[in-house]
Amino acid sequence: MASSTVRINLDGKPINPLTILMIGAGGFIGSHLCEKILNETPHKILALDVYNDKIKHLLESDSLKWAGRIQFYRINIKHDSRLEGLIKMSDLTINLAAICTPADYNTRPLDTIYSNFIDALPVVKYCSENAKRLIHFSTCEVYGKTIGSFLPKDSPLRQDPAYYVLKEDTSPCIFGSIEKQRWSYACAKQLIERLIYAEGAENGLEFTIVRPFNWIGPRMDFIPGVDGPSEGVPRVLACFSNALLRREQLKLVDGGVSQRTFVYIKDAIEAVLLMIENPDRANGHIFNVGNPNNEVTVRQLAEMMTEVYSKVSGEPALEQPTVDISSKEFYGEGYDDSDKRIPDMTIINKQLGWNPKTSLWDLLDSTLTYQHKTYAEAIKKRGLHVLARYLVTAGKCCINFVKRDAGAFTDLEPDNVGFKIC
Ligand SMILES: NC(=O)c1ccc[n+]([C@@H]2O[C@H](COP(=O)([O-])OP(=O)(O)OC[C@H]3O[C@@H](n4cnc5c(N)ncnc54)[C@H](O)[C@@H]3O)[C@@H](O)[C@H]2O)c1
Ligand SMILES: O=c1ccn([C@@H]2O[C@H](COP(=O)(O)OP(=O)(O)O[C@H]3OC[C@](O)(CO)[C@H]3O)[C@@H](O)[C@H]2O)c(=O)[nH]1
Repeated sequence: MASSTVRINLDGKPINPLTILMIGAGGFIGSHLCEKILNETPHKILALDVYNDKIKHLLESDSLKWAGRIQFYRINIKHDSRLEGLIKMSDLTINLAAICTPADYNTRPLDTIYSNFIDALPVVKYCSENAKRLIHFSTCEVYGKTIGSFLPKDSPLRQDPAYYVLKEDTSPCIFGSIEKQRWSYACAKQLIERLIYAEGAENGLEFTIVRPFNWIGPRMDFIPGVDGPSEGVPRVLACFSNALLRREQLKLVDGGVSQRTFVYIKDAIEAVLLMIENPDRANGHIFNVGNPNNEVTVRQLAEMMTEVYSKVSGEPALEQPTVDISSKEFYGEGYDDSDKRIPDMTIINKQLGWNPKTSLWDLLDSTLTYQHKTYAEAIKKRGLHVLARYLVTAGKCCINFVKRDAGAFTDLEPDNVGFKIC
């Protein structure tokens, strides 16, 4: 519940109610950020996105306690004249909009570059020209590969943090060759960071740049064939969740040797709220937001998710829960990878006093509980439905489709049909 008492920031200053334009509010991070702002602050949100499925629960009824503090605008910032007016109406713009799933970077490089650089240009321009504050979401991927990854495999220097800890104000950005179009995203994100930084240096734009280090949790991406395209390839959490839900093997790209640190979405949005409400401490800064204590290889992540899902679902794991697959087969030509992503936490600790709290096991427990509750039934029904169709077309048996409602047989969606084998 939004508090009615005057809230104060880290410097003891009163936090005045803000109007926040959130571009990309309908996404994974945006939906959690909207929830937190509406539940814990008096701020108003102008939620801008092409989709609103993940925030529908915040928009539905005027009876909601935050009614009137969130308005949704179905806008594509690629071409909408309303954008500048909305920026002018707001005290702060947060830009989350992006194509940010690696399966797109090497297969849709032009869309990826446009989305992460070209389409962000007017947002930066309007904020700068109208002296409006900007919080822009970049990515940990701007660091690319670690320096240590270029050392000989047996070099002891690979164990030296100087060769792998990623620090906002000193670490270089190291990408693969141009043919490795995976890096189209990271390079576009790097260039928009540089443009924002230059707008700050030359024109006084008040900006904060966020570099998320694999934030995960409920509502991340989609489950292919349920709430996303069957042929879609989401990020690893949803890929592995999909396999677990369907009792299929988890695919380990190039053996799952890459390493990642994962942070719980609920911890991460706490850091963003601190940035929103402490402009004197956040303006002009780039922040790593991650959890250096949650590092695993992708293989270890798969093993942990398998164990947690078995606990959550009550179903035994597969004999062989994982299978290796080449990146070429899984992602196609032009894929490349970050070897390791450990965030240096010095700057965010100093400026905002923020640290993540949730262990990887606990965040996977709450996330997979959500996934199982949300998707298991739907997937089971679709599975039976597909089986029924197969049996009927294969002439194996006749099946009486028992319609649950009076609709025509054309809408044989799993949710409204049961069947019995005669
Ligand atoms: N989730 C993470 O761990 C992570 C890690 C690194 C960087 N990021 C960055 O954080 C931001 C948000 O990521 P997310 O995980 O919430 O992704 P997401 O895909 O769930 O959300 C992005 C949202 O932006 C919207 N969008 C994209 N293009 C748009 C356009 N032209 N006009 C209007 N809306 C548009 C999409 O509809 C989507 O709802 C992105 O910029 C991403 O690069 C996220
Ligand atoms: O089925 C799968 C899917 C993926 N992998 C491997 O897991 C690693 C992580 O992949 P993913 O979560 O898709 O994305 P990345 O961490 O590589 O990059 C993202 O992080 C930040 C962001 O900017 C936005 O979220 C995005 O670029 C990776 O090694 C995959 O190959 C797998 O083995 N099996």
